[in-house]
Amino acid sequence: MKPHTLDALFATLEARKGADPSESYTAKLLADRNKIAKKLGEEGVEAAIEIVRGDADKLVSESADVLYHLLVAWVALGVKPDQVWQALEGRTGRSGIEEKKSRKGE
Ligand SMILES: N=c1c2ncn([C@@H]3O[C@H](COP(=O)(O)OP(=O)(O)OP(=O)(O)O)[C@@H](O)[C@H]3O)c2ncn1[C@@H]1O[C@H](COP(=O)(O)O)[C@@H](O)[C@H]1O
Repeated sequence: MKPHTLDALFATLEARKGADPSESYTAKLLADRNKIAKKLGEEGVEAAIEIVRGDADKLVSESADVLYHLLVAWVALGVKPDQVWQALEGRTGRSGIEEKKSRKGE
């Protein structure tokens, strides 16, 4: 089966560990966790701006930036995509409103 786009991207990014930072933007980010956090925050804000503007095309591009930087963060901290997929699957069928009520003991 063809790997999901995000799984394939993750494999590419993981292979960049130890690459030359002058040749790989991913390797440059992996050398500095603070930089990953900063870029992910910036890209999230840029996506939020396009949501407010209502520009779906730009949101597509900003979403790709957010996902790329999030996956770099997973590589940096040793998180595997399957862990996130499982966390999402564990929430399947449970409404966010119901989940929030159970956390607040309502
Ligand atoms: N999907 C991406 C991707 N999305 C965004 N970016 C980079 O993320 C950066 C986004 O930051 P900005 O737009 O703020 O650009 P900037 O101001 O130049 O960035 P900074 O100087 O602040 O670091 C740009 O340099 C983009 O090129 C990406 N870089 C790489 N990938 C993927 O990762 C693979 C490996 O990339 P390398 O590690 O560079 O070989 C590539 O083949 C792609 O598939």
